[in-house]
Amino acid sequence: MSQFSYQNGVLHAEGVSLSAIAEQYGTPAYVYSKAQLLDNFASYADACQGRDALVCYAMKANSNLAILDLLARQGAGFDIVSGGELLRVIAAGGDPQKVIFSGVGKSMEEMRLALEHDILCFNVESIPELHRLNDVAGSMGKKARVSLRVNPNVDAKTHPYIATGLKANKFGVAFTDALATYRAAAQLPHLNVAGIDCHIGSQLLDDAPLLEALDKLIELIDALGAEGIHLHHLDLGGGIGIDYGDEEDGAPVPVGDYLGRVFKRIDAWRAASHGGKGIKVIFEPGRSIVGNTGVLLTKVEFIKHGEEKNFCIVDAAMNDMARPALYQAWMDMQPVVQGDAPVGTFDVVGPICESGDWLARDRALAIAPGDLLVMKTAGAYGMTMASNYNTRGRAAELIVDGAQVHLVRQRENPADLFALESLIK
Ligand SMILES: Cc1ncc(COP(=O)(O)O)c(C=O)c1O
Ligand SMILES: N[C@@H](CCCC[NH3+])C(=O)O
Repeated sequence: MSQFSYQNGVLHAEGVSLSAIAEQYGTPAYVYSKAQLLDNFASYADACQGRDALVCYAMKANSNLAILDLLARQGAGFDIVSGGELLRVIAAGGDPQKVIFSGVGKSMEEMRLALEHDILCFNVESIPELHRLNDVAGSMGKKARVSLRVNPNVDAKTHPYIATGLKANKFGVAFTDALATYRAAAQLPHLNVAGIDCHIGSQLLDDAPLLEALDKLIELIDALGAEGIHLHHLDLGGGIGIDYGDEEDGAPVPVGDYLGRVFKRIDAWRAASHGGKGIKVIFEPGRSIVGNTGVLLTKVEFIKHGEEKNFCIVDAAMNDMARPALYQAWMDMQPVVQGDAPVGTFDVVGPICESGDWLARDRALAIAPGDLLVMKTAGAYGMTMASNYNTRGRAAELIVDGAQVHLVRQRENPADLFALESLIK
């Protein structure tokens, strides 16, 4: 059940009306529901009950410290992609020993930082990266735990910009090179070969490609075992999609069903061949943990009737939410106060000087200047991809918990945006 619902005609986050939030904190603002976040995490945690499994939340989806803290308290680990994200985990009280480090371009400084904090594992994506990590670990007198991100060449059937498991993508080690790369890694003195991972793409509605990737990883784990290379974990990445309300997309697979099928396959593998004995299973979900946890609250500034189109100009823009501009993503827009019949069909656009600055197109809406709108299902890849384009301060972030509202990130002030700049003397 969604924690965002109309009560007496006004959209609420849990027990608080979004009109009241806009009045007190202004717009644009990201508003998250704590109960929704905990529910989403529980759907993973419950399916992992009694299993040797770890859910490493992919914090690139939403890295607000308060969100990380809430998840850490539920036992989450974290999938990070930069040294900055590791510092966020630490600042939020997360456990670095439950952190896995993904990404194709880790710097030496980032490797050092992660080794100092003794993270669980580096998801290595290339041979040069293996050598760099071996050197850095050696210079610190340490051994780095590594997992190879294998590119299983599986079609995730998602938007080309968010598919990551095909031969043409920059990610991972080619499936056909994986064994040789493992052999090379096993020879490096400052590495400890610990796992295998893949991440084939994001916003997958069907889990069939993920299960196909799992089969390919199992095949590799068996081949490695036959050579005496035994792994500690198998990491299937993230990727489970969510319902954005776009009817053309259809419904995503429920998390519990997907995890159930993963564990069933792993059990069958163990029963048949004793393969993967004692192997831990790791997931790296991002969107499915935070996507439906948040909305972007915005105010209508003007209605403009153009020659071909009507525009609803709002105070949020592509700098606040880049998904439509970047992926032509369909995001649901709803009025905060339920109105009568729509007054027209509008493109919802922001104040930025780009034709690509749109949030929604061709929507039938009942709106007038001064009204509030929300972009629904905006909790993932919203604030984390926000920018300061046009010297716009990023939106405030709030978490609603029952009847309470917590401001978890203040609205940026324009002076903050140029505070690090200086004039030439
Ligand atoms: C390596 C890695 N793991 C996990 C994720 C999280 O993916 P999602 O938000 O689709 O669950 C991503 C982003 O797609 C990723 O690049
Ligand atoms: N940022 C993307 C997904 C990419 C995930 C990162 N690997 C989105 O908004 O859908």
